[in-house]
Amino acid sequence: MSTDDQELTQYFLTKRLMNAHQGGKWEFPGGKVEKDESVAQALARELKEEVNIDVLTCLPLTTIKHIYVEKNGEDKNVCLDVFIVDNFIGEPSAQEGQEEGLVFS
Ligand SMILES: Nc1nc2c([nH]c(=O)n2[C@H]2C[C@H](O)[C@@H](COP(=O)(O)OP(=O)(O)OP(=O)(O)O)O2)c(=O)[nH]1
Repeated sequence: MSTDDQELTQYFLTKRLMNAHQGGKWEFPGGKVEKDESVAQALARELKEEVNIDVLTCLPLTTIKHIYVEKNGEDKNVCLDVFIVDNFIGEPSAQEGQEEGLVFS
């Protein structure tokens, strides 16, 4: 999620909870697409749940496929659909006890 502030763009990140997959790492807020849900619906639902904003518009940025090798030796395949949320209602704030931070570029 990003907001343009004069010349700077701010990116809102949260730290994954320690008990989650890849716990303790910084992430862009989001989560898994549920059954019978589009990617855009999942994005809006997760951003409401995790950082309490209402998505108005978003733009697809890229798709990343990655394989994590787990401690038990198994592979975990993830496919990340990355969106820029350029228009939203509310002030993002972490709702699930995650640490939060802004990155400027
Ligand atoms: N949200 C998010 N997930 C990421 C990023 N990078 C990355 O590798 N992932 C991985 C970690 C997880 O394996 C997966 C997202 O799943 P999640 O555990 O957040 O999904 P969820 O909130 O729906 O969780 P649950 O239903 O399993 O509790 O994508 C990122 O920047 N943001």
